[in-house]
Amino acid sequence: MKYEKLDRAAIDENLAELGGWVLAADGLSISKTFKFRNFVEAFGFMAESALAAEKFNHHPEWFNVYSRVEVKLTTHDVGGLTDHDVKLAKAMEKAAARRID
Ligand SMILES: C[C@H](O)[C@H](O)[C@H]1CNC2=NC(N)=NC(=O)C2=N1
Repeated sequence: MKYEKLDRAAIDENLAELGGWVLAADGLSISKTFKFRNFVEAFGFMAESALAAEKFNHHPEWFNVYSRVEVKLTTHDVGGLTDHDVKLAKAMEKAAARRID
């Protein structure tokens, strides 16, 4: 699998399209906190995201308590952001159709 680092313009473009994702101060990762109605919906989101992640061979760093899931995406292999992060972020947006915020 080939990873190509996104430049700053490409990152900004993708963030604008995605909505709600924040670029880290070091520019190496993007994050978003998803909120759901309850744990079952949060876990449903995680289950669907996990399947997408496995399919893309690209895995999130995430933290869950009850109805909240904090997600951080980066491509460790290149030390920065790539199309893979954007692809997984898009899949997560689809999986999060039931979020509250
Ligand atoms: C060898 C393996 O394909 C790599 O380590 C993959 C696996 N999943 C990954 N997931 C994420 N988020 N970033 C990576 O750089 C990454 N690399």
